[in-house]
Amino acid sequence: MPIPQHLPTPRELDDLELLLNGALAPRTGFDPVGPVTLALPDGVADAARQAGAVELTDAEGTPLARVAADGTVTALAPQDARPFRRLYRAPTEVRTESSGGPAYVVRGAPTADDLALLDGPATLLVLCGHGTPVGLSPVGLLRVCVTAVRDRDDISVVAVPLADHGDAAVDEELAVRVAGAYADDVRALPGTGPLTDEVAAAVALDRPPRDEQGLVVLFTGLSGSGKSTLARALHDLVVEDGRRTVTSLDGDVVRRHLSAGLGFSREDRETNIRRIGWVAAEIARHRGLAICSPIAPFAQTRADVRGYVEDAGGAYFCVHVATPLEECERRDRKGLYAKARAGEIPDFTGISSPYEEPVDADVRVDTTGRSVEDALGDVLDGLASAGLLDLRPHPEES
Ligand SMILES: Nc1ncnc2c1ncn2[C@@H]1O[C@H](COP(=O)(O)OS(=O)(=O)O)[C@@H](OP(=O)(O)O)[C@H]1O
Ligand SMILES: Nc1ncnc2c1ncn2[C@@H]1O[C@H](COP(=O)(O)OP(=O)(O)O)[C@@H](O)[C@H]1O
Repeated sequence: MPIPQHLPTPRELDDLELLLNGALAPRTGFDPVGPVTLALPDGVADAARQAGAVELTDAEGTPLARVAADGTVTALAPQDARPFRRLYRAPTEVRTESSGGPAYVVRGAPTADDLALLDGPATLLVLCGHGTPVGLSPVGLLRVCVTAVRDRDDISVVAVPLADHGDAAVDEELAVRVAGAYADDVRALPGTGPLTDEVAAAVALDRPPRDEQGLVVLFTGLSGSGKSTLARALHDLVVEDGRRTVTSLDGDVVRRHLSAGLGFSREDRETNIRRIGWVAAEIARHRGLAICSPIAPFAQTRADVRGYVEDAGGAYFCVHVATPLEECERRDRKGLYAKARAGEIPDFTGISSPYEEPVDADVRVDTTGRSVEDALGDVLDGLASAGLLDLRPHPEES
């Protein structure tokens, strides 16, 4: 029975690294119940039970570790391709090489007061796991810390990939345990006062102003609700405005190219939306603007898209085009509802396949009885008040 392979989540990959480098000692493996857990999809879990182990890989498929049935991990290869790799050192290494002095736990940009406190040899234990840094990306926090102590030979920066496990108390307890593996004298920085100019510039590099951030606008709603019409109108306004580049990822169009061959089963729809989300997130990474207009009927898949975009440093803006089914069916532009009612199209959203209404939409717009300009106005107002994009007409133009 071959050992199955699995790509863990970013949080699990961070936990794996800490398990392997000894920072979570005496833990040597994943726990069956929180916080350091490993969730395997059903198929992989079955195969792992039969084979007695599972191999965890990185995104490129390189096996990183083998996990035995009891959760114990054995290293196969280091996670070595990443920015600031040199800063990711094991606790034993840090203890051996330490030039003395306390270790300070860092979760956010060090202030001028923090830096003034470092008056002798010291180590910055930078908690840069997935979701942990405050107001910065993991790599952004490392860049900020390296910048902050650039002229200080007596300060060493250590990257500690402790991820956010979604419970502040649990994460605090883990942070204490993990920091204690690296040093005996662990302290907190006060975090008070302003940033130095140099640190502020490094923060700005990682966190551009909202209106310069990458942006993904996702229009979601039933077929015929008005997603494509509104998305197209928004697209055209962005092009007319000229300040930003824009890519349109329309549901029908994506299905002819990126998702050609996929159907409308739950699984295929999830694949379709994740592909759209992945491409949109890459666009956002480069501070571009992506306008997506698939039905995107499932809450979890939309949440995944939000995650991809935010991990790429972009802003996610969800527009629920909440035109009721009756109105969509009355419009029936493509004659699909009639066919779905006649049983000629299976799994049709709203008829024979579910649509999970978003509870996290930034704008909800029912287009019934409204002009496109009017409905689009709601979207423009929402984008502008979120500070993301102001395309509202100037008073003299309206
Ligand atoms: N079974 C079924 N259910 C829903 N829609 C169907 C189906 N079969 C074909 N179509 C046409 O495909 C368009 C929806 O594709 P999407 O990629 O947006 O759907 S999904 O997000 O993957 O659920 C949708 O386009 P829009 O009307 O623009 O939404 C339909 O024209
Ligand atoms: N206020 C409105 N906003 C968007 N579409 C509208 C509006 N009023 C009427 N419509 C019509 O509804 C239909 C929506 O179709 P479409 O944009 O292709 O929807 P979807 O992409 O959600 O399937 C179009 O024929 C459009 O002209």
